Amino acid sequence: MARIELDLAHAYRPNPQQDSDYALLPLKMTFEDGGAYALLGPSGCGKTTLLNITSGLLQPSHGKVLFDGRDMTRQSPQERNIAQVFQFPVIYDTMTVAENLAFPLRNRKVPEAQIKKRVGEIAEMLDMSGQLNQRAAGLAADAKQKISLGRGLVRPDVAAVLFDEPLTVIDPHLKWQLRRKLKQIHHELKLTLVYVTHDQVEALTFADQVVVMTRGRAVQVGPADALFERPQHTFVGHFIGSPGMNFLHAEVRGAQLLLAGDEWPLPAGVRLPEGPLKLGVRPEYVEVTAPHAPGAVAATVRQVQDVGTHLMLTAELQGVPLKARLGVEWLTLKAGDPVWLQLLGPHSCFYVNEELVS
Ligand SMILES: Nc1ncnc2c1ncn2[C@@H]1O[C@H](COP(=O)(O)OP(=O)(O)OP(=O)(O)O)[C@@H](O)[C@H]1O
Repeated sequence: MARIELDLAHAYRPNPQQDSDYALLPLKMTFEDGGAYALLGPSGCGKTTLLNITSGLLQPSHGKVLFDGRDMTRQSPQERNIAQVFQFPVIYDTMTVAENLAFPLRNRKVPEAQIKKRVGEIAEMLDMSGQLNQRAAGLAADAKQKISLGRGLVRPDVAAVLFDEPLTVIDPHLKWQLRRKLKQIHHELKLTLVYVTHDQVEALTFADQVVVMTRGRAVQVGPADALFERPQHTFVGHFIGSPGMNFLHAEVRGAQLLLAGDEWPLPAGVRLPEGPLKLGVRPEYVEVTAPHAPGAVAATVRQVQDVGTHLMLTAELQGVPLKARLGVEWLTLKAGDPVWLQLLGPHSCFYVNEELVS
């Protein structure tokens, strides 16, 4: 296992001049030894570029990659001792499941008794013990991908295992099981794992630390609760959550907050710079209150969706749509009704230039 430090930027084109010339803007990041990380973000944000730089498939145009303090920037994946799992199965069809799983160990001349033991453990973790002697050729796509996962995890001495959207070919039901399984395997094997995905549920279930990326920038690295409670950037608020955070324009004047045509004293303990900013509030923390309650704003109901366990209210406040997750007792609300919403509270987040300031 290794502690991997990245201090780099990457442009695919020569002589980058402006931010948009970079696939990765300057970033400093550490994958701690034994940690489980997810690189999460929309298509084109730089996840695969970052993963390939970590593995050694790609060399950064600027900066360094250190493994346990040693400069590995110019080393290949083999020299870095990295295992990789890709989107599609990389296995030998003519071999059995056991032979496929054993392959990375045989390559490294691990003694047969140890190989047998490790292959048995990995097969058990992946629920493949009953298929060990079957030929890979006859297996379904998701079973083949499980073998690929197993081959990635089988060597205990790798610096890290890197996954690039490994559950793409897996059917949705099994996907859920495999995500939990990978998390469990991580706890048992304590390998350093880095996992690329554009699916927030996948990232949040699998990883201890999620790196949220947009347009070549890593805008926040943190555990699921921090990404939910204190998004450091409006992109994180918007991207994490279903639906994402609500944002409203507001302004600070002295100790007052101007919001939706009203003025409120700033919440206790909150210090904000004078001038325009954005208030961020999760739908989970918006409450319906009595008319004219302190801090409440008047909005109009646009839609109430019954989603079984709760209601999803879409309201409109001065032309801006607002989402609120409400209890089923609010099913009486109808499109066009006036509604008073409490937006300010301990969960309020404030943003200047898209960055969290309080
Ligand atoms: N070999 C390449 N040459 C030039 N530009 C590239 C190359 N590979 C990626 N890019 C560009 O770099 C940016 C980041 O791409 P990257 O593949 O790292 O993003 P991603 O987040 O992994 O996206 P996806 O989820 O679609 O794979 C994109 O603008 C992409 O077009």
